[in-house]
Amino acid sequence: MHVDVGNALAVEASPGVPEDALERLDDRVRDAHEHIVAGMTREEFGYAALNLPKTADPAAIERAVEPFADSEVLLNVGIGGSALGAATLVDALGGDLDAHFLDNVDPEHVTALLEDIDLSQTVVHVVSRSGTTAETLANFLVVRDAMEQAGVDWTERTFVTTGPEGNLRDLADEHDLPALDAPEGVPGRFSALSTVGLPAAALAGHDVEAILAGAREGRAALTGSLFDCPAYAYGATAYALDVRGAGINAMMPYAESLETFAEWFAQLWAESLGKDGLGQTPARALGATDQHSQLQLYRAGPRDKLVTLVRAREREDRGIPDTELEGLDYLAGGSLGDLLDAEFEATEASLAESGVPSVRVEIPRIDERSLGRLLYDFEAACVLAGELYGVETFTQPAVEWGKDAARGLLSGERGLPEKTELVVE
Ligand SMILES: O=P(O)(O)OC[C@H]1O[C@](O)(CO)[C@@H](O)[C@@H]1O
Repeated sequence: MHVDVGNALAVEASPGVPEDALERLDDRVRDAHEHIVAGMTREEFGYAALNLPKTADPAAIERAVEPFADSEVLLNVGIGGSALGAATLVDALGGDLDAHFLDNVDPEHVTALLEDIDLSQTVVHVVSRSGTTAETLANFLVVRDAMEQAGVDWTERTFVTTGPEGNLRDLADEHDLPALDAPEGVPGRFSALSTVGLPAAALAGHDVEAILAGAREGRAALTGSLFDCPAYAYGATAYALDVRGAGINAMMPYAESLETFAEWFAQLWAESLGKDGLGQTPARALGATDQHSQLQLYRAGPRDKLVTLVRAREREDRGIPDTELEGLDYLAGGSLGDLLDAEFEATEASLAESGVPSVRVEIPRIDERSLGRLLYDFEAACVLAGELYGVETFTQPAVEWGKDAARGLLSGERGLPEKTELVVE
């Protein structure tokens, strides 16, 4: 992927990063890179994610999905990193598979979905690294019941990806379900390029090996300097802007098929960096659509934002027909792609003209290799940013309080745990 930070420099933007500051920051990037490589070498928790291009086993994934290759529908039951990597790949790469990502417990949505799909033609992939996530297990129990009601043998149409212990592992063992192992030492939000995110892509007919080849390119590009490593350039610049006041990062891909990528980025960035009072808030946006929505705030609102503009350099195009409509001759004879590119560049210029920092990220096209590289590079950018912030990049303790309290509310046990008492109050 190509990263251009020119419009984030202090000569262009405020907040902006002075070039001499970027030079000094590169010394810290080099030290951080050494720490990252040491963590990767030791397969340390979290850093192991950056080894996935080497440790992921495409053949095992292909074998696991082969029995379900005739399925018309995929129901991926998982939440957070157990959904978003797979959804990003499938939404970006398309294909004939009717893929649904059940990653919430909205009863109306679940009921409508289960009534809409043919469960006899559906493969269910239940994904949970811990194997205990309430939303995932609740949804699985509902899906299993719906399959039984429909006279479908759920054990014939379900496979799981999970860790070594937990309810999901027990279920797989009890019913002899095909089970893939969640990658050891890899937090969910970093597991797109593994048995967590890749089965959905394989079921959709995409080339898992090509996705991993792109990720391997990203691994090879991890030099020790932000000046020749796109991932580090992005992670270091986003960090440098945050500490100078750009506390919000609007991820704005100019492709409908990358909208879910912005959602995946939001979890990766927020759950990894949001610690100890630090962290940059990801905002999900979409170009060109949000030029008619959030751009007003980005350009004329508080000077607290970085806008990350992402596009593919090549794409299929579609011509705009000639028109008799007055004043639209600037469109006639052109194409929707021309218009999208013009809007991308005009938005970038508009932000620069107003001094709002932006970073341009370009990938060659939206295919397996480019997606594998994009996901890997943003994971590496996030790991680097975590080193620069000095936070625990790979944990997410702040999400546990609410989980415990919710369980307490539901269990209704007397003498509710203190947290639940607080919720009840
Ligand atoms: O894969 P699991 O263990 O079900 O976790 C799902 C998601 O929940 C979290 O653990 C947060 O609660 C995320 O980090 C993770 O991606």
